[in-house]
Formats: sequence, structure tokens, C-alpha cells
Amino acid sequence: MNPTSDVVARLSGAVKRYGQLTALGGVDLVLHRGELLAVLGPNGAGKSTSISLLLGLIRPDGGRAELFGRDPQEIEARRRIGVMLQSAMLPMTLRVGELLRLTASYYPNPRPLEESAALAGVSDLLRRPYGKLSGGQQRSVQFALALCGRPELVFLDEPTVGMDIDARRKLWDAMRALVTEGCSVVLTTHYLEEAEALAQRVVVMGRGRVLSEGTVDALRAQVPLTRIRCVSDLDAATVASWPQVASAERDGARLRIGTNDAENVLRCLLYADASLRELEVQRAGLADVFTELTRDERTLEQEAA
Ligand SMILES: Nc1ncnc2c1ncn2[C@@H]1O[C@H](COP(=O)(O)OP(=O)(O)OP(=O)(O)O)[C@@H](O)[C@H]1O
Repeated sequence: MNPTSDVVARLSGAVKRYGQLTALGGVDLVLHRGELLAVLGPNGAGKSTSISLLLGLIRPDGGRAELFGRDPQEIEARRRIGVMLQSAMLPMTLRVGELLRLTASYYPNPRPLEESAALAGVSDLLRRPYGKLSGGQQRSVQFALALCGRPELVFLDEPTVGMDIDARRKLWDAMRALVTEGCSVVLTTHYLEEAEALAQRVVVMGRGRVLSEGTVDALRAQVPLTRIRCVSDLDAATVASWPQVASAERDGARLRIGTNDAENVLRCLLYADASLRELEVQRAGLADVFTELTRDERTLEQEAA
């Protein structure tokens, strides 16, 4: 579907070791023009290491990293990207407007300052010293810096950590605007609803490997689970023994049921308990898929601990 010329960044069999620890054990990852790729995974899965390889901040011990078909350390490739990492070392005394002007000056065709500020929702902060801003405001400024050079590809490593709901929504809208412009975005996040709301494609990593990848819908289809919640006196163990029920547990007055056959379980429930109420039915979200995909990884970690 996507011709090779559409590829803006690629890891091929990327290996990265730190002493005995294999941070990445042969990772393949492709990013196409104009797509938002969410990279998910538990702590230590290798998400930041993958991004650092694509940014040329570290070199692979095996395999290859490519940015626009070039070595990521080449300046021609780096001029085409914008970056927001987990920690930013920015001069605290500079005003936001000065920071934006300075950063934009490194790029051949930057956005006008007002446009960058408006996109990132920091127009009101331009005269404030960066060091005097709140944590969430600083993140918004870092986002403005990532997009001010009109990059073709933006790396956002957990961009919405510390942001309130309003700032987070604004950043989501800005990410969508970037993608509409044709910009590619690599987003790492622990907020699964963020990936669900924004990503065209999702990569789930665990212990330095890619566990799964695909569209949100394709990943959801791997866990064809529906969640049913209701207030009922039915015994959870009895419900759990019904053939179509994957799991059933009690949460106070509520029963929580997981099933691959919601229609039949609903019929049985309503037949078995005429006084059942507050019925909710919801198909599996990315969070359920993530839990399933990383279950083995977490079990291995617990065994090793
Ligand atoms: N410079 C380093 N030296 C030694 N080990 C490292 C270094 N950088 C990363 N690691 C290890 O490599 C593994 C992958 O780390 P990485 O930061 O890529 O994970 P992550 O998926 O980004 O995690 P998080 O969600 O916590 O940010 C971890 O076990 C980490 O401790």
C-alpha cells in the first residue's frame, strides 16, 4: 500500500546493548510519510532507545537506522525533524519568544513565530521566561520548539506527561493538524487512550522486541473481548462457569464479565436475573489489548525479580 519512497524513517534489525543488557534485540520499525505512529510498551521496553537510534543520538550495535534514507547523524536528515524528548535542557532565563526565534533560526524554512506559538497553544507565554513556567506549560513550549522548523517528521517522547486535560486536548489537536499537513509523527505514550485517539498505526514493544503492530482496529481484533458490567446478585463463580464467559468477578454490587459472545451472555444474564440493572456493554479497548500482549513479558519480569 505504501511505496518504499514513502518511508521517512526505518529501523532494520536494530540491536542495542548496554553491557549485559540487550535494550533492543533486533527491532524492525517503519514510519511512512504523513502517518502518526504510536510506540507503546511498558517501562524499559525499548521505546526511547528506538527513538534515540532514529535521532542518531546513539548508534546501533547491529542492524541499521535510517532517517529519510540517510544516516540519522547527517545534518541534512536532522534539519528535517523536530524533537520533543522526555527531558529538555533549555536555558531557563530565556523568554519563550526568544527560545522559539533561536530554535527556528536553525531551520531552512521555519514557521512564522506566531504560527508555531498558536499551534502549540503558547501565544500567551511568549514574553515569560521559560524557567518561570509550570511543568505543563514548559511541555507545551517544548512542543512549539519541536514544530517551529516546519519539520517533515516529529518525534514526541511522552509529550503530554504533566499536562492538564485542556493542554492535552490542545496538543492532540495540534498533532492532528501536523499530520493533516503531511508531517509524520512518532509518538511514545503510556496513555493508551492517546494512541487510540490519534494513531494510524501502533507498535507495541516489550523487552526490546516488537510484540505486535497494526492499526488500532487490527490490534483490537486480536482481543475479541467485550466487557459487560451490571448490578446483579448472581454469583460471580457461577457466571464464570458459563461456557461463553471468559471471566467474571464481583466489584461491590457490580458484576464484571469478559466474553467473546456478548449477545448470548446477555440473554443468559437477563434470563437468570430478572432484577438485573445498570447494564453496560463495551468492546475491548487498546488497554485490554496492551494488557494481553504484555502479559507474558510482565510474568517473565516477575519471575526474574
Ligand atoms: N544509557 C543506558 N545505559 C544502560 N542501560 C540503558 C541506557 N539506556 C537505556 N537503558 C536500558 O535499556 C532498556 C530500554 O530502555 P528505554 O529507555 O528504551 O525504555 P522505554 O521503553 O523508553 O521505557 P520508559 O517507558 O520507562 O521510558 C531499559 O532496561 C533501560 O534500563
